[in-house]
Amino acid sequence: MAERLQFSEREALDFHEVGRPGKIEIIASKPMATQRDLALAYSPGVAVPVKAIAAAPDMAYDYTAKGNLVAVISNGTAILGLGNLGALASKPVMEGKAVLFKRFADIDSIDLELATEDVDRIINAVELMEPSFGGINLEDIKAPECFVIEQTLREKMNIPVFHDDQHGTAIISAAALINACHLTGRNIEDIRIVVNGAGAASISCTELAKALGVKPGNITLCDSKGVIYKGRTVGMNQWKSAHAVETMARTLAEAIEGADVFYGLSVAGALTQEMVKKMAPKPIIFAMANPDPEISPEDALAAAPDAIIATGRSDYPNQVNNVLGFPFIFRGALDVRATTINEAMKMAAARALAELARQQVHEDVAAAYGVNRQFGPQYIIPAPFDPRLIETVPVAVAQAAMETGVARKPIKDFAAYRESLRARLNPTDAVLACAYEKARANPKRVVFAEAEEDVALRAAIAFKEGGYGTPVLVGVDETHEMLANLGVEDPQSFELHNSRHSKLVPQMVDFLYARLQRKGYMRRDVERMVNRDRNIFGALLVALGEADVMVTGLTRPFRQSLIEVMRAIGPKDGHVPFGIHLMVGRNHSVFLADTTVNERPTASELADIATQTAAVAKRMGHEPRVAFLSYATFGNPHGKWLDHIREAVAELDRRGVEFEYEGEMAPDVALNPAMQKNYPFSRLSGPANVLVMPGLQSANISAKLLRQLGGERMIGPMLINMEHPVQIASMSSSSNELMTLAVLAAAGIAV
Ligand SMILES: NC(=O)C1=CN([C@@H]2O[C@H](COP(=O)(O)OP(=O)(O)OC[C@H]3O[C@@H](n4cnc5c(N)ncnc54)[C@H](OP(=O)(O)O)[C@@H]3O)[C@@H](O)[C@H]2O)C=CC1
Ligand SMILES: CC(=O)C(=O)O
Ligand SMILES: [Mg+2]
Repeated sequence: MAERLQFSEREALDFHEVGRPGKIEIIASKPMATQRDLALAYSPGVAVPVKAIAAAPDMAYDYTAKGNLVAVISNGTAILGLGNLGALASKPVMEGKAVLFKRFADIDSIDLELATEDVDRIINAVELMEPSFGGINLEDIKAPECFVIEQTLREKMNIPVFHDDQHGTAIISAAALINACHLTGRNIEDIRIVVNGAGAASISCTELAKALGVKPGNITLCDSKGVIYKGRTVGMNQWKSAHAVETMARTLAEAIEGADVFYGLSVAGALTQEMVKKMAPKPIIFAMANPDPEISPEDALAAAPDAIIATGRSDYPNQVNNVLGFPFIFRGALDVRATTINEAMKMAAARALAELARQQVHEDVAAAYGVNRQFGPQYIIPAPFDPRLIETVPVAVAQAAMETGVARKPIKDFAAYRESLRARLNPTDAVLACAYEKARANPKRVVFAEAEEDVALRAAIAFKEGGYGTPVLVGVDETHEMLANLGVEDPQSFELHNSRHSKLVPQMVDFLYARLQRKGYMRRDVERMVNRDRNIFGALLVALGEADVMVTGLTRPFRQSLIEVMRAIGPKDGHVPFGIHLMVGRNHSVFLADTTVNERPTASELADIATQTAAVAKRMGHEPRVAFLSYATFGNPHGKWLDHIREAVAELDRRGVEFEYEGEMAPDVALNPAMQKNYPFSRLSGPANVLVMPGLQSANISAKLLRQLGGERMIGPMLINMEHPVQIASMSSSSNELMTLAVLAAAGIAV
């Protein structure tokens, strides 16, 4: 099991506070720059869609954001497993749900916290919002009130109303149950389940399990008062009564005896190891309480090593969490303008999820996204970052909506729909997320060469706490004290190297002298370098196998750091080192190279840069389309600077590479499909995503201009083709940027 993801409370607060407080903002999707824009967007232009919608209400889906807008609504009465902490305190969770809608399914969403526990007032408030939204996601409203609220709203409203804690959880747990039964050779009809909790999530999970085929008499529910048995009168309601069973068991400890499955939808720590030991062989344990499960996987597996265990958390295998459902279920429902999310749609989502986990992961997808887990006890359910979710679950949901007659706008061409779903997400984000997972699964030793810099120390702390690997600090005697000042409780646990005291110095000097003695350096020059230069010292740690990766760059200009590093670590055999800046846009990414190293690359170097950048793009989930950029397009205007570019294209022709490439061309031709139509002979099948620049001047200027002006996210520069992974960040990097480079190198993506 990978090391657990850890962070301090301070980090969690900083995450929410730094920059713009909170996690969401609203941005305009239309230009708002000129008087004319304003006249169209607002008065008088806005009157035109107003009248159109008044005449034909469905036009609201065409002229407003309604069709892609979901309200996340809570009153904070059951915030995760934290209980009733009120509407205001629920806002971080609801903002979180809103950003998950965006992140995973490109659905715009806004959180609305209602400060009341009065069922009728909530119903009235939500009902009145129907014009604004394409769907309503109710969240963390406690049972039994949530049942009345959701049922009434479903009857009153003509858009999908979905209580996530009920149905989202039910769908995901059903998918996981199907697969866990499959793996343990159980028939769903025969299993016995104990559900701890009898609230929103539990009742709905129980109902869906029964719909899957579990016999009603084989499911026992427990709540805070114990087993829900026929005839019980204390703490009951009609939803609990509907699932009451004939049994002599009165406590969870009694009910769990011999059970095949445990569903925990209650509170942290409710399931003990003794109880696990009493379950059937190969028990299935879904401890779904958040943020802390009913039992930790470590404890559960210690009690029953053959158990299949899932939790609601992302830092253990098998995350059974409704995040896997609500974004994709709403995506499908919105896309067919469904009036509701019905049982068939929920079942379709559950089956699609279960099936996806059983599918062989394609080699390319596995390499790009790190989803190389094979169906088995540690992988019974897809991970939320699996890029196939967006093209699988919404399709199943939309199809079910159409088959059951609740789709107001049926999909005509499912192949085109799948394609449009794929295009909603930028694969880079999924790859980045998976790079972090990969790094955690195979933790590396990473040198942070500037460990007297706050930014480097913060990056190293986050790297360690995230479980991405072991930071190896090159610093000064005060470094441990600086870590303590940054809130680290056990600074001595950080490995610190200081050349003044390091036993490795003689070995380093020998190694470096052997490299440099015929390059004009005497032994005493080398001794000085090792003793005084943290980049050389850090690079030597990697060169001598004391660490796997190095990051630096905060304190010296790129070129200087590169020269220092390259004294100890050379380029990969037969290759030139070079730099890539990655621009991550909303739905696309563009790789720019060489932005840092080679001033006037030769034709063969350009060909190499193109090939290696295409490989990085592929590792990051993109089918590379390489454009060799110039001021000219296919010989127009002609000029003497074009020859080496043309020769690079010819070189790739000779090499017979397997990616698309073309050139020379201007950036507008490379990126704009309309311009590309003027060159029907071009071998690019669409806009380029790898831009190979003709020289360092244009490359570096473009990258830095884009970084300063672009508004897009920039990653890099990434240093490629070094003998050992080294990353030289830009001097203005944040700790997060430095850590991203460390992770990309550690995960074998930026190498
Ligand atoms: N992994 C996931 O995707 C999801 C997980 N959950 C988790 O499920 C839990 C419940 O959420 P939700 O259903 O929305 O909340 P509710 O408030 O609707 O229900 C909570 C239920 O837990 C029961 N309970 C409380 N303490 C205990 C205990 N010690 N032993 C047994 N039962 C107990 C309550 O009993 P009583 O009725 O007697 O008060 C109640 O039935 C939370 O931890 C939440 O994080 C929820 C949704 C999704
Ligand atoms: C995941 C979730 O919705 C909950 O724990 O309440
Ligand atoms: Mg919830």
